[in-house]
Amino acid sequence: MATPQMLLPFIGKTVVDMAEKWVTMADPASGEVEIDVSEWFQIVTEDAITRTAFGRSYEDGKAVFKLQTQLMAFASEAFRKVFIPGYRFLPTKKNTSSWKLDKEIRKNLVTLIGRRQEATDDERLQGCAKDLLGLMINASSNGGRRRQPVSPISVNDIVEECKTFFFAGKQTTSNLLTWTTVVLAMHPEWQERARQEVLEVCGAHDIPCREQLAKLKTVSMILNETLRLYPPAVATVRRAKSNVVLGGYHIPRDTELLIPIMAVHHDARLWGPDATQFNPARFADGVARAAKHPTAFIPFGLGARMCIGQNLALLEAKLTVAIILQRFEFRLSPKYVHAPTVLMLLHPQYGAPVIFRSRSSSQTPDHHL
Ligand code: HEM
Repeated sequence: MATPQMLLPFIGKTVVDMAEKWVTMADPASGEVEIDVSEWFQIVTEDAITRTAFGRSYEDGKAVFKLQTQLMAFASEAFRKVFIPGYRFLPTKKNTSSWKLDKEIRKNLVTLIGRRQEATDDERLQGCAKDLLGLMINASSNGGRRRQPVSPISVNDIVEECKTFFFAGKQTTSNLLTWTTVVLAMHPEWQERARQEVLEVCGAHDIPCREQLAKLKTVSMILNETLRLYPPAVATVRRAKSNVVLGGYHIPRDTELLIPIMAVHHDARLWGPDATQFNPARFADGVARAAKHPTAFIPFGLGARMCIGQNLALLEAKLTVAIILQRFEFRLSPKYVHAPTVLMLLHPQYGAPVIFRSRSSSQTPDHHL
């Protein structure tokens, strides 16, 4: 399968292309450009998740995910409105458009799956499928051949999994990147510390490789502290499988429990009196020692249903942050208003305008010699 490491050069290229576009957009007099990073980072994360899910059918996958972006826009609009039971079944203009989009996504995916199913035997001869879609198609036809029969995945399941991956993988990671850029713009001392680390380990120009990314300890600490203060998923849910006593409370079987990730991350009893402050140094001795309880840090959930995209998300975020630090110095735009708000995920309510200055434009020619 295409592992996160294998995707690195592709993701790196997408980030470098984005950075180069920012440079061309800069004001020639000041050398600066204002970018709403919350919009731009979605290009990077959409590309990464499309490659993971569709790999060799990248172009077809891109078309499907474009439709899904439109569908998500409808969903987040509905999320902002007052919930009226049954409203989603009414044939309003927006609902009708959503249903149409959903149908089109399904149709495109079913066609793509059909085409890939025909090619699956060749793929098996060459090794195994190189992307998530290939793995699912294999699982849908391999089930009966195993000694322990498992129920094969249906085409419908594959369609739903593709949709889940897109939602779970795109916005979450772009939110992490957005908040990381915002906090680094707010804390120039940490921005500079991280940049020095990146320049020392990866140099000033090349796309960092996996081994180099593994050495970026300060960048990891910053990403963790950002995930602590601004966890993209503010909560997760569990259903009690049996009657249980939790923290002195009797929880009857089948009760749904909300795990308030954000509240746990901001709890001064766990994190100390500076719980609401940005202090990446608390992660200097690793995640398990950052708080008074080893599992107080849960941006990706915990247990059997923990996020399966954690490694991909962190690698993608590290790579993107490293490439940006190599190329730019940045600060918050005066237009930025700090207003984290929950719209399914934790967003900056008024966007995240950040002013970037290319480092090569601020260096004297001597630096290049
Ligand atoms: C910074 C980025 C991300 C964050 C903060 C995040 C967070 C989470 C959280 C909190 C959960 C629920 C875990 C639980 O209830 O214990 C989850 C589940 C999940 N995530 Fe992520 N995620 C991120 C990126 C990704 C990516 C890149 C992918 C896809 C490659 C992905 C795919 C999934 C899937 C499929 C699940 C459901 C797992 C299951 O139910 O077994 N996530 N994620």
